[in-house]
Amino acid sequence: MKLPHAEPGNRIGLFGGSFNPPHSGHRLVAETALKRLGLDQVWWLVTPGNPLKDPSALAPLEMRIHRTSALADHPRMKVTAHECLLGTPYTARTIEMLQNRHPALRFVWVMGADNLASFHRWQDWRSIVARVPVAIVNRPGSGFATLSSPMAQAFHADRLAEEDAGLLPICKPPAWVFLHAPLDPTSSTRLRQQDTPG
Ligand SMILES: Nc1ncnc2c1ncn2[C@@H]1O[C@H](COP(=O)(O)OP(=O)(O)OP(=O)(O)O)[C@@H](O)[C@H]1O
Ligand SMILES: O=C(O)c1ccc[n+]([C@@H]2O[C@H](COP(=O)([O-])O)[C@@H](O)[C@H]2O)c1
Repeated sequence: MKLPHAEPGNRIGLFGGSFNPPHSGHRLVAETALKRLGLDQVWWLVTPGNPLKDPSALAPLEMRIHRTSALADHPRMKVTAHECLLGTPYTARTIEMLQNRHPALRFVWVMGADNLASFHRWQDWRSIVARVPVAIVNRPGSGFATLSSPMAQAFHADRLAEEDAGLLPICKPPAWVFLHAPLDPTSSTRLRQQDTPG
């Protein structure tokens, strides 16, 4: 593990999501990353549309940003429309552009464990792991199986022990960690179903 010098104040977690709608599980992931990785900030990236999801049930971006801002009301969390402004729904492109714009910042990609299972279907997924450290937070129903996923297997040697999570933001990629936090069963799908009359 190569550990370059870390500037204080420059460790940023990037937490992308549909947030359709946002819920307590999202807040738990953001708080877990903030604390356990020793981040200075978490930027929530409200996607214009997950490229792998059916867009028909997606609420307008403005509404999702508004609701997410209420949930993420915290001095070290920022809710952004960066991907819409940058003109891409692809995480690899977003990270590349943010790194070009903010060369002094150290970004970490943050996601829930269900996304680890399908990560190898994302555009240029290996380049994401090559560019930024990745933190994965557990989720009910996404346990040990995700650790046999193509991403976990391909980068098996680059996984940090959970007790070293605080070092992740200053690790040279590839590097990733799997964080165990209290499990929250909430999902946007279930909340949308509860909202649907009949
Ligand atoms: N309950 C949860 N526990 C841990 N991680 C979660 C939880 N809910 C969502 N996440 C993570 O938060 C990010 C954004 O998730 P997303 O907005 O897709 O919510 P979702 O509940 O999975 O939505 P949907 O049910 O519509 O697929 C993803 O990285 C996802 O893995
Ligand atoms: O880049 C991709 O190909 C890609 C494919 C699937 C999901 N993502 C991103 O993963 C994040 C989580 O998406 P979601 O819908 O599970 O909340 C969000 O930022 C998406 O844009 C990105």
